[in-house]
Amino acid sequence: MAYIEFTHVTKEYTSGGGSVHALEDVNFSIDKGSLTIILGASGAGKTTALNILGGMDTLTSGTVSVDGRDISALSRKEQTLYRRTDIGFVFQFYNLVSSLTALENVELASQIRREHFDPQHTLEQVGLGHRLNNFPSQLSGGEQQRVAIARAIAKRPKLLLCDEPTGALDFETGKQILQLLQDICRTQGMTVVIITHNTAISPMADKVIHFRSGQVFDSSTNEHPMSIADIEW
Ligand SMILES: Nc1ncnc2c1ncn2[C@@H]1O[C@H](COP(=O)(O)OP(=O)(O)OP(=O)(O)O)[C@@H](O)[C@H]1O
Repeated sequence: MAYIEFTHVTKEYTSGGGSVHALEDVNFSIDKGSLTIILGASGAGKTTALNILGGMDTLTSGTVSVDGRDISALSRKEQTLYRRTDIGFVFQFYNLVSSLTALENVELASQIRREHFDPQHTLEQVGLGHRLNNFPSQLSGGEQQRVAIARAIAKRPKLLLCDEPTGALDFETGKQILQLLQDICRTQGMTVVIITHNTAISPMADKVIHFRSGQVFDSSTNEHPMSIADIEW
């Protein structure tokens, strides 16, 4: 059994008297310690799949298993615990607490788990050892995203889920963030999933899953993933 398995997953939203099939019979698997890129046009179902994987949303039918555990069958309380301990999220717009310093933002998240990484060391790892006491407003977009990544990984999650992590960044800064995510995957053996619109970065992934209209349209693996530094777009 793969580390992550989506099996016949369907998600239907009902609102305003109508219904939308955000996901329809979605099947895919992801290996432990791999980097996966999820591609697809707007509305294809990428965020819905990531939110289900992260315990932020429920599914209508099918099963989702992570590390041998059926997360689609969790109670609300178990789902909250799963989200807190097993999942690190990185969003497009960082979502840092503006009144806390970089270090305090990471400390806040790391307190969730006893077996967390040292917050200061984690910030040093993402290249921000010299900005520990700065507030988010004193940091560039790329630096804020580094804090957000440090915050997400400091609690040692099983999965690092990233929804358009470079969407608000310029080309060079975006490349540095992608390099950081690839390094985290390789050096810490963390399972990383990245949603993006940018098909050009596909060669950096171990696996590429392409969504279209709520379904997996294509799924492929790279035998030799490229370093982000060698990819041009
Ligand atoms: N809470 C909701 N209620 C109703 N419909 C929803 C809800 N969330 C998502 N949808 C619909 O489900 C479909 C898939 O949305 P989703 O956000 O997963 O797409 P996406 O591929 O992530 O798009 P984008 O790249 O624009 O973020 C869309 O048609 C969307 O309108």
